[in-house]
Amino acid sequence: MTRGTQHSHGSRRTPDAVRCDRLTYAFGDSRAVDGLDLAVRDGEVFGLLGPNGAGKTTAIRCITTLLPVPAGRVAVFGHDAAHDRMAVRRLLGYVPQQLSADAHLTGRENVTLFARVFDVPRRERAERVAQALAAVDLTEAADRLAGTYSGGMVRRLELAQALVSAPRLLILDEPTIGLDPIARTSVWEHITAVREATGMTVLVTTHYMDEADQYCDRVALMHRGRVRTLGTPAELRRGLAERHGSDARPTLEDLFRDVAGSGLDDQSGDFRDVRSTRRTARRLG
Ligand SMILES: Nc1ncnc2c1ncn2[C@@H]1O[C@H](COP(=O)(O)OP(=O)(O)OP(=O)(O)O)[C@@H](O)[C@H]1O
Repeated sequence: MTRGTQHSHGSRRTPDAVRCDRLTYAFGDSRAVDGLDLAVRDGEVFGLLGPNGAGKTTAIRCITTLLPVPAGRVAVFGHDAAHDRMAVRRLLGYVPQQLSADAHLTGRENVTLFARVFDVPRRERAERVAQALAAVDLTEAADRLAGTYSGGMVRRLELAQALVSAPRLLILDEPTIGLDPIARTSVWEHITAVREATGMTVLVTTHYMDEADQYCDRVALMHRGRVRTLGTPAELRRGLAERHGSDARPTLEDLFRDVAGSGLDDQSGDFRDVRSTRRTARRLG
C-alpha cells in the first residue's frame, strides 16, 4: 500500500503521519540520530524501540519541532518540520518523558492550561477539557490536586493534556515507564480507546517489548541513530525464527538482543541516559 512518500486509498493520497528522510542530529561530535529513515502511516500505532541512547528521544524531539532539523528532512502529514513548524505543532500532542503536570494544580486546571496553550477556542474549552479527562477516566479525580495522584493517574493526566487539542498525531515517550502492570495496561487501554474513536496516529517509544508486541501495529528497532529493522511484531518474530531456524517461538525481546547485540551496557547509552530514565521511573513510582 505504501508508495513513495505517501500511501494511496483509491485515488486519494494521504501523506504519511511522520516521515524522516536521512535525519541527522549531533551533540558535539556525537551523532545521536545518524541518517534516520522512517515512515509512520496515517492511523497506525507505531512503536519506536531501541536500547538506551539509541536516539529515540532525540528523533522525537526533532519530529515535535522542539529540536531543529540540522540535516535531512522531517515531515508531519506533509508539513515540513523545519519550515512549517506551527503547522506541525498544531497537528500533534506530545507526552514527554519528563513531568509535564503541575502538582500544585488540580487535574482539570492542568488540562485547561494545555487547552489555552493549544488555542482551544474559549467557548469550547470547558467541554473539551471535561471530554479529555473523561477519556482517561479522571472525571471523579478532576478537582483534586495532581500532587495527590498515583503514578498511573499522573500519566493519564498527561495523556489528557495531550489529547485536549484533538491531535491527529499523538507522540508518547515511554508512557508506561515506572508504572505497575495494572497501571500500564490501563494507560494502553485508554490510548487504544481514543485511537479507535478518533483515528489518530500514535507514535510511541517503549522499553517494554511485551507492550510493543501487544499494542503496536508496526515497530522499528533503532540502534546507534538509525532504524535497523522494521515490520509488524509478527513479521519480525517470524523473520527471526527463519534466520535462526529454531523451532522455539522468538519474542521481540530476542529480536532486540539480536539487533542491538549482547554488549548493550558497554556500547549503548551513558550515565546521562540511565540517570534520566531512573529519574522518570522514580517520579512515577
Ligand atoms: N542534551 C544532550 N547533550 C549531549 N548528549 C546528548 C543529549 N541528549 C542526548 N544525548 C546523547 O545522544 C544519544 C541519544 O540519546 P537519546 O536520549 O536520544 O536516546 P534514547 O534512545 O531516547 O535513550 P533512552 O532509551 O535512554 O531514553 C545518547 O548517546 C545521549 O547520551
